[in-house]
Amino acid sequence: MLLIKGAEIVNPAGSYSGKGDILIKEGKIAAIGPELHLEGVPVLAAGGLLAFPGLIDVHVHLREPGQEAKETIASGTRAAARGGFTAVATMPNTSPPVDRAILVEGLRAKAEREGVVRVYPVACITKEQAGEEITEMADLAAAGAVAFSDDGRPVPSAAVMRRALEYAKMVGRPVLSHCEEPTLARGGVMHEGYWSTRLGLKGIPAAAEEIMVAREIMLARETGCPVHLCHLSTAGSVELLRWAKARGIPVTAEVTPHHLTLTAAAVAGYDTSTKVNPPLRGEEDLTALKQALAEGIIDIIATDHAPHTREEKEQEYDLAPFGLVGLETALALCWQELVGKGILTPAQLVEKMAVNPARLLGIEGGRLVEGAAADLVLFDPRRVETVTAESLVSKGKNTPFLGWTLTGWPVTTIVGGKLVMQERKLLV
Ligand SMILES: NC(=O)N[C@@H](CC(=O)O)C(=O)O
Ligand SMILES: [Zn+2]
Ligand SMILES: [Zn+2]
Repeated sequence: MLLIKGAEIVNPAGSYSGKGDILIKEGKIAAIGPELHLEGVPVLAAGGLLAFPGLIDVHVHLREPGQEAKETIASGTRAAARGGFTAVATMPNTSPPVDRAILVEGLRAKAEREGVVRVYPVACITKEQAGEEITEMADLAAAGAVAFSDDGRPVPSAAVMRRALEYAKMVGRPVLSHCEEPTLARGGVMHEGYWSTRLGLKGIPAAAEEIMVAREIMLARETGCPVHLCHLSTAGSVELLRWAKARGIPVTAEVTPHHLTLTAAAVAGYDTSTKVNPPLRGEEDLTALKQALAEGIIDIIATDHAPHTREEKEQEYDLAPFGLVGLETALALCWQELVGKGILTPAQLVEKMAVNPARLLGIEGGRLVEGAAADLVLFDPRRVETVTAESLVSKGKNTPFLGWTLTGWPVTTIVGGKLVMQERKLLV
């Protein structure tokens, strides 16, 4: 038993919000309300802290199986816990890719043993992510896949994607689409625009994303299958999404903290941790993405946590792999840059990072209510910390936010009633 006392509870989809207490018993929330009086129960004093339902990241690369030098279930879920996440969905672009039921089962078993937070596997849309043959979606869903994605690459053929959506709809799982038109993106390493010209790097135009966003919207409309658009990065994508939602087409979308806070100008020092897919875009894109979040056109903030080894990232900009780590900085960044700047309210931030993610994946969580699993995070809005490579527990140190001093950090993470992080320190 544990009684969390005096927190400001931010719980837009739950039963109680406001200053109050939360009683945890046998891994579940036993009571939540303005003031709970109990004798002999250990108390966690949370005055001055905010309590959120545990954050859920719908887009994480844990790199197992096969790429354990980049990250493991153990290291990646520890990073998640330290970032205030109590659940993550893990992408299937591993080696081998998660395209068979046995691999989903293996992942779940390993996560059960070694994971610090809940792990929900996403399985491939196509076998070996080759874009040709659709996976055995019914078997994968039965084994526990919560969604399908070929993330890391697009599904180039519209005909294959259309059939995939028909099957996914039958098995009742969403498809998470990495929107990238391959012939336009080929060879590009950053956003196509002023900075790519100035730095002499090959660009990836905004249209590479937008063409595929438009395609997925049309296919969602035709098949009725829910399509979720990963890591949106351009103002044009936002316009298309706005158009689709106005028509009731079943599409949702996510944006990453880095696409909300950095532009292509960050590439100027050739720091390869700024090399990410989709690339960091322009100022107008950031403005449109933030506006869309505030309006509810973009539903979710997801990290796209993509760890790589130091050796892989310490190459010429052209050769380094795409991706950056985000689990440990996402909440602090979003708090400072979105809530702190009046773009989102704390309740809206919780919607984007917990409520809507649970809804998308059809999983428990995202709300603090009696009887629900006790997955929650305590957040200190006044805590100031500087991001350093040494402070990160992820194996990946590839983040462009090294050296940033941020205000507002998660201080305690509880998964199923168990304290996994306290005072910024992992307990497991
Ligand atoms: N985002 C990235 O730049 N990289 C991701 C793949 C992806 O999310 O498309 C990775 O797996 O490294
Ligand atoms: Zn992707
Ligand atoms: Zn990804």
